[in-house]
Amino acid sequence: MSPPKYLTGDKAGIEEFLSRFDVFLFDCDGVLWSGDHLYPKVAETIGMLRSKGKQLVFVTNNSTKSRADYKKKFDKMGIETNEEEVFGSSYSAAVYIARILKLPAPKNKVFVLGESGIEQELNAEGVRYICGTDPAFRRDIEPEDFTNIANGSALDPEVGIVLSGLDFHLNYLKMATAFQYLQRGAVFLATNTDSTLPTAHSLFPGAGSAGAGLVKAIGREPLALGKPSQAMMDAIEGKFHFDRSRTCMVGDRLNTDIQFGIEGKLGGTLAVLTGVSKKEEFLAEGAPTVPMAYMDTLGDLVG
Ligand SMILES: O=C(O)[C@H](O)[C@H](O)COP(=O)(O)O
Repeated sequence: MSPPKYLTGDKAGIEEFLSRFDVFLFDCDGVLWSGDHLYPKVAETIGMLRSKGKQLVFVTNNSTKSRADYKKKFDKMGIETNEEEVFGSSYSAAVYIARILKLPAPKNKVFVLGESGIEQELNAEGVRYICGTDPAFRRDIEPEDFTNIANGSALDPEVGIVLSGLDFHLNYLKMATAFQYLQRGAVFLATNTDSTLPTAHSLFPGAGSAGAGLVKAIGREPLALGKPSQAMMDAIEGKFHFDRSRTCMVGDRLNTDIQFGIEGKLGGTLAVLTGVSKKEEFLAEGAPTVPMAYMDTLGDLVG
Protein backbone atom coordinates (compact mmCIF):
# COMPACT_ATOMS: atom_id res chain seq x y z
CA MET A 1 0.00 0.00 0.00
CA SER A 2 1.48 3.37 -1.04
CA PRO A 3 2.00 5.90 1.79
CA PRO A 4 -0.63 8.66 2.06
CA LYS A 5 0.13 11.86 0.14
CA TYR A 6 0.61 14.95 2.35
CA LEU A 7 -1.26 17.77 0.59
CA THR A 8 -0.81 20.78 2.91
CA GLY A 9 1.11 23.44 0.90
CA ASP A 10 1.15 21.27 -2.23
CA LYS A 11 -0.90 23.38 -4.67
CA ALA A 12 -0.33 21.11 -7.67
CA GLY A 13 -1.01 18.03 -5.58
CA ILE A 14 -4.29 19.52 -4.30
CA GLU A 15 -5.44 20.39 -7.82
CA GLU A 16 -4.67 16.88 -9.02
CA PHE A 17 -6.41 15.33 -6.01
CA LEU A 18 -9.56 17.44 -6.43
CA SER A 19 -9.73 16.61 -10.16
CA ARG A 20 -10.24 12.93 -9.31
CA PHE A 21 -13.59 13.45 -7.61
CA ASP A 22 -17.05 14.84 -8.37
CA VAL A 23 -18.51 14.14 -4.90
CA PHE A 24 -17.11 14.85 -1.42
CA LEU A 25 -18.60 13.24 1.69
CA PHE A 26 -17.65 15.42 4.65
CA ASP A 27 -17.50 14.37 8.26
CA CYS A 28 -18.53 17.28 10.51
CA ASP A 29 -17.21 17.15 14.09
CA GLY A 30 -13.41 17.43 13.91
CA VAL A 31 -13.30 18.37 10.22
CA LEU A 32 -15.57 21.42 9.81
CA TRP A 33 -15.69 22.53 13.42
CA SER A 34 -15.05 21.84 17.07
CA GLY A 35 -18.42 22.38 18.76
CA ASP A 36 -19.51 25.84 17.65
CA HIS A 37 -16.03 26.90 16.53
CA LEU A 38 -15.60 26.74 12.74
CA TYR A 39 -12.07 25.81 11.70
CA PRO A 40 -10.17 28.34 9.54
CA LYS A 41 -11.17 28.73 5.86
CA VAL A 42 -13.85 26.03 5.99
CA ALA A 43 -16.50 28.32 4.48
CA GLU A 44 -14.08 29.33 1.69
CA THR A 45 -13.19 25.68 1.04
CA ILE A 46 -16.84 24.68 0.68
CA GLY A 47 -17.44 27.69 -1.59
CA MET A 48 -14.44 26.72 -3.74
CA LEU A 49 -15.65 23.12 -4.11
CA ARG A 50 -19.13 24.26 -5.06
CA SER A 51 -17.62 26.69 -7.62
CA LYS A 52 -15.86 23.67 -9.16
CA GLY A 53 -19.25 21.92 -9.48
CA LYS A 54 -18.51 19.32 -6.77
CA GLN A 55 -21.46 17.65 -5.00
CA LEU A 56 -21.14 17.82 -1.20
CA VAL A 57 -22.79 15.56 1.41
CA PHE A 58 -22.29 16.17 5.13
CA VAL A 59 -22.13 12.74 6.81
CA THR A 60 -22.08 12.98 10.60
CA ASN A 61 -22.26 10.36 13.34
CA ASN A 62 -23.45 13.01 15.78
CA SER A 63 -27.02 11.84 16.52
CA THR A 64 -27.86 14.72 18.87
CA LYS A 65 -28.96 16.88 15.96
CA SER A 66 -31.38 16.28 13.09
CA ARG A 67 -30.80 17.36 9.49
CA ALA A 68 -32.90 20.48 10.22
CA ASP A 69 -30.77 21.23 13.30
CA TYR A 70 -27.61 20.92 11.19
CA LYS A 71 -29.04 23.23 8.54
CA LYS A 72 -29.53 25.84 11.30
CA LYS A 73 -25.94 25.24 12.50
CA PHE A 74 -24.53 25.63 8.99
CA ASP A 75 -26.54 28.85 8.56
CA LYS A 76 -25.18 30.16 11.87
CA MET A 77 -21.66 29.29 10.70
CA GLY A 78 -22.21 31.18 7.42
CA ILE A 79 -22.00 28.03 5.31
CA GLU A 80 -24.60 27.74 2.57
CA THR A 81 -26.14 24.27 2.56
CA ASN A 82 -29.53 22.69 2.23
CA GLU A 83 -31.05 20.17 4.64
CA GLU A 84 -30.95 17.45 1.99
CA GLU A 85 -27.15 17.61 1.91
CA VAL A 86 -26.97 16.45 5.52
CA PHE A 87 -27.00 12.71 6.29
CA GLY A 88 -26.62 12.06 10.03
CA SER A 89 -26.60 8.85 12.04
CA SER A 90 -30.01 9.69 13.56
CA TYR A 91 -31.48 9.92 10.03
CA SER A 92 -29.64 6.74 9.01
CA ALA A 93 -31.12 4.88 12.00
CA ALA A 94 -34.64 6.22 11.40
CA VAL A 95 -34.53 5.20 7.72
CA TYR A 96 -33.23 1.74 8.66
CA ILE A 97 -35.99 1.22 11.25
CA ALA A 98 -38.79 2.52 9.00
CA ARG A 99 -37.74 1.16 5.60
CA ILE A 100 -35.44 -1.83 6.17
CA LEU A 101 -36.20 -3.39 9.58
CA LYS A 102 -39.95 -2.62 9.33
CA LEU A 103 -41.04 -4.54 12.47
CA PRO A 104 -44.78 -5.34 12.32
CA ALA A 105 -47.02 -3.13 14.45
CA PRO A 106 -47.77 -2.81 17.28
CA LYS A 107 -44.42 -4.07 18.66
CA ASN A 108 -42.38 -1.58 16.61
CA LYS A 109 -41.99 1.30 19.06
CA VAL A 110 -38.45 2.49 19.87
CA PHE A 111 -36.95 3.01 23.33
CA VAL A 112 -34.54 5.92 22.69
CA LEU A 113 -31.33 6.57 24.61
CA GLY A 114 -30.34 9.89 23.10
CA GLU A 115 -31.25 13.46 22.32
CA SER A 116 -33.69 15.44 20.21
CA GLY A 117 -31.97 14.71 16.89
CA ILE A 118 -33.04 11.06 17.10
CA GLU A 119 -36.60 11.99 18.09
CA GLN A 120 -36.97 14.43 15.16
CA GLU A 121 -35.75 11.91 12.59
CA LEU A 122 -37.92 9.11 13.99
CA ASN A 123 -40.91 11.48 13.78
CA ALA A 124 -40.00 12.33 10.18
CA GLU A 125 -40.11 8.62 9.32
CA GLY A 126 -43.35 8.06 11.27
CA VAL A 127 -41.65 5.81 13.84
CA ARG A 128 -43.15 5.80 17.35
CA TYR A 129 -40.77 6.11 20.32
CA ILE A 130 -40.56 6.67 24.08
CA CYS A 131 -37.87 8.00 26.46
CA GLY A 132 -35.32 10.17 24.58
CA THR A 133 -35.69 13.68 26.02
CA ASP A 134 -38.81 12.76 28.06
CA PRO A 135 -38.29 14.41 31.47
CA ALA A 136 -40.14 11.48 33.13
CA PHE A 137 -36.97 9.39 32.59
CA ARG A 138 -34.59 12.08 33.86
CA ARG A 139 -34.75 11.10 37.53
CA ASP A 140 -33.09 8.76 40.03
CA ILE A 141 -34.27 5.18 40.12
CA GLU A 142 -36.46 4.41 43.15
CA PRO A 143 -36.91 1.05 44.95
CA GLU A 144 -40.37 0.54 43.43
CA ASP A 145 -38.91 1.02 39.93
CA PHE A 146 -36.98 -2.23 40.25
CA THR A 147 -40.18 -4.10 41.06
CA ASN A 148 -42.25 -2.42 38.35
CA ILE A 149 -39.63 -2.85 35.64
CA ALA A 150 -39.01 -6.49 36.60
CA ASN A 151 -42.71 -7.39 36.59
CA GLY A 152 -43.23 -5.47 33.34
CA SER A 153 -45.81 -3.03 34.69
CA ALA A 154 -43.43 -0.09 34.01
CA LEU A 155 -42.65 -1.32 30.49
CA ASP A 156 -44.45 -0.46 27.26
CA PRO A 157 -45.51 -3.73 25.58
CA GLU A 158 -45.23 -2.07 22.13
CA VAL A 159 -41.48 -1.45 22.42
CA GLY A 160 -39.61 -3.73 20.01
CA ILE A 161 -36.37 -1.76 19.53
CA VAL A 162 -33.75 -0.14 21.78
CA LEU A 163 -31.83 2.60 19.95
CA SER A 164 -28.69 3.90 21.67
CA GLY A 165 -27.15 7.24 20.64
CA LEU A 166 -25.10 10.06 22.14
CA ASP A 167 -27.06 10.76 25.33
CA PHE A 168 -26.00 13.73 27.48
CA HIS A 169 -28.58 12.73 30.12
CA LEU A 170 -27.49 9.21 31.06
CA ASN A 171 -28.89 7.59 34.17
CA TYR A 172 -29.42 4.17 35.75
CA LEU A 173 -33.22 4.23 35.33
CA LYS A 174 -32.90 4.54 31.54
CA MET A 175 -30.16 1.91 31.32
CA ALA A 176 -32.10 -0.55 33.52
CA THR A 177 -35.27 -0.06 31.47
CA ALA A 178 -33.41 -0.49 28.15
CA PHE A 179 -31.72 -3.60 29.55
CA GLN A 180 -35.05 -5.18 30.43
CA TYR A 181 -36.48 -4.46 26.96
CA LEU A 182 -33.41 -6.15 25.44
CA GLN A 183 -33.81 -9.12 27.78
CA ARG A 184 -37.39 -9.37 26.49
CA GLY A 185 -36.16 -9.64 22.89
CA ALA A 186 -36.03 -6.04 21.66
CA VAL A 187 -33.77 -5.39 18.64
CA PHE A 188 -30.56 -3.61 19.76
CA LEU A 189 -29.52 -0.72 17.48
CA ALA A 190 -27.12 2.20 17.82
CA THR A 191 -26.85 5.38 15.80
CA ASN A 192 -23.04 5.01 16.10
CA THR A 193 -20.41 3.70 18.50
CA ASP A 194 -17.72 6.41 18.44
CA SER A 195 -15.64 6.18 21.60
CA THR A 196 -15.08 9.92 21.85
CA LEU A 197 -16.71 13.18 20.83
CA PRO A 198 -14.31 15.88 19.54
CA THR A 199 -15.63 19.23 20.80
CA ALA A 200 -14.42 22.37 22.63
CA HIS A 201 -10.99 21.62 21.10
CA SER A 202 -10.79 18.53 23.27
CA LEU A 203 -12.26 15.03 23.55
CA PHE A 204 -15.27 13.83 25.57
CA PRO A 205 -17.00 10.46 25.91
CA GLY A 206 -18.84 9.67 22.68
CA ALA A 207 -21.95 7.71 21.78
CA GLY A 208 -20.14 4.38 22.04
CA SER A 209 -18.98 5.26 25.56
CA ALA A 210 -22.46 6.47 26.52
CA GLY A 211 -23.89 3.10 25.52
CA ALA A 212 -21.05 0.95 26.86
CA GLY A 213 -22.76 0.13 30.16
CA LEU A 214 -25.76 -1.38 28.40
CA VAL A 215 -23.49 -3.37 26.04
CA LYS A 216 -21.56 -4.73 29.03
CA ALA A 217 -24.79 -5.67 30.83
CA ILE A 218 -26.55 -7.37 27.92
CA GLY A 219 -23.35 -8.99 26.62
CA ARG A 220 -23.76 -8.13 22.94
CA GLU A 221 -23.04 -5.24 20.57
CA PRO A 222 -25.83 -3.24 18.87
CA LEU A 223 -26.11 -2.97 15.10
CA ALA A 224 -24.65 0.51 14.47
CA LEU A 225 -26.15 2.57 11.63
CA GLY A 226 -23.47 5.28 11.53
CA LYS A 227 -19.95 5.32 10.04
CA PRO A 228 -18.25 2.94 9.28
CA SER A 229 -21.47 0.91 8.75
CA GLN A 230 -21.97 0.21 5.04
CA ALA A 231 -25.73 0.27 5.63
CA MET A 232 -25.20 4.03 5.95
CA MET A 233 -23.08 4.17 2.77
CA ASP A 234 -25.71 2.21 0.85
CA ALA A 235 -28.45 4.54 2.12
CA ILE A 236 -26.42 7.61 1.11
CA GLU A 237 -25.68 6.18 -2.35
CA GLY A 238 -29.35 5.24 -2.69
CA LYS A 239 -30.32 8.86 -2.02
CA PHE A 240 -27.61 10.71 -3.98
CA HIS A 241 -26.83 8.16 -6.73
CA PHE A 242 -23.14 8.99 -6.95
CA ASP A 243 -20.29 7.13 -8.68
CA ARG A 244 -18.27 5.68 -5.80
CA SER A 245 -15.07 5.77 -7.90
CA ARG A 246 -15.47 9.54 -8.23
CA THR A 247 -16.34 10.08 -4.56
CA CYS A 248 -14.00 11.04 -1.70
CA MET A 249 -14.62 10.73 2.05
CA VAL A 250 -13.08 13.51 4.16
CA GLY A 251 -12.71 12.73 7.87
CA ASP A 252 -10.72 13.11 11.09
CA ARG A 253 -11.25 9.65 12.60
CA LEU A 254 -9.62 6.56 11.11
CA ASN A 255 -11.96 3.92 12.54
CA THR A 256 -15.13 5.67 11.38
CA ASP A 257 -14.63 8.17 8.57
CA ILE A 258 -11.62 6.71 6.71
CA GLN A 259 -12.69 3.09 7.31
CA PHE A 260 -16.16 4.07 6.01
CA GLY A 261 -14.64 5.35 2.77
CA ILE A 262 -12.24 2.45 2.29
CA GLU A 263 -14.82 -0.27 3.04
CA GLY A 264 -17.25 1.61 0.80
CA LYS A 265 -14.69 1.31 -2.02
CA LEU A 266 -14.78 5.02 -2.66
CA GLY A 267 -12.31 6.55 -5.11
CA GLY A 268 -10.41 8.18 -2.26
CA THR A 269 -10.15 9.21 1.36
CA LEU A 270 -8.70 12.41 2.82
CA ALA A 271 -7.76 12.65 6.50
CA VAL A 272 -7.46 15.99 8.32
CA LEU A 273 -5.55 16.38 11.59
CA THR A 274 -7.91 18.77 13.42
CA GLY A 275 -9.98 16.06 15.11
CA VAL A 276 -9.41 12.66 16.71
CA SER A 277 -6.78 10.70 14.78
CA LYS A 278 -3.07 11.57 14.68
CA LYS A 279 -0.86 11.13 11.60
CA GLU A 280 1.40 8.75 13.53
CA GLU A 281 -1.53 6.29 13.62
CA PHE A 282 -1.70 5.93 9.84
CA LEU A 283 2.01 6.56 9.02
CA ALA A 284 3.09 3.71 11.30
CA GLU A 285 4.39 0.54 9.64
CA GLY A 286 1.50 -1.91 9.18
CA ALA A 287 -1.19 0.65 10.12
CA PRO A 288 -4.60 -1.03 9.55
CA THR A 289 -6.34 2.05 8.15
CA VAL A 290 -4.44 4.39 5.83
CA PRO A 291 -6.05 7.33 3.98
CA MET A 292 -5.12 8.12 0.36
CA ALA A 293 -4.04 11.63 1.41
CA TYR A 294 -3.96 13.90 4.44
CA MET A 295 -3.74 17.58 5.41
CA ASP A 296 -3.27 19.58 8.59
CA THR A 297 -6.69 21.20 8.25
CA LEU A 298 -9.51 21.28 5.69
CA GLY A 299 -8.81 24.95 4.88
CA ASP A 300 -5.47 23.91 3.39
CA LEU A 301 -7.48 22.99 0.27
CA VAL A 302 -7.68 26.72 -0.46
CA GLY A 303 -4.10 27.30 0.67
O1 LIG B 1 -19.69 10.38 19.92
C1 LIG B 1 -20.18 10.73 18.86
O2 LIG B 1 -21.39 10.63 18.61
C2 LIG B 1 -19.24 11.22 17.79
O3 LIG B 1 -18.01 11.55 18.30
C3 LIG B 1 -19.61 12.46 17.07
O4 LIG B 1 -20.87 12.77 17.12
C4 LIG B 1 -18.97 12.36 15.69
O5 LIG B 1 -19.54 13.19 14.78
P1 LIG B 1 -18.86 13.25 13.31
O6 LIG B 1 -17.38 13.40 13.54
O7 LIG B 1 -19.20 11.97 12.62
O8 LIG B 1 -19.48 14.48 12.68
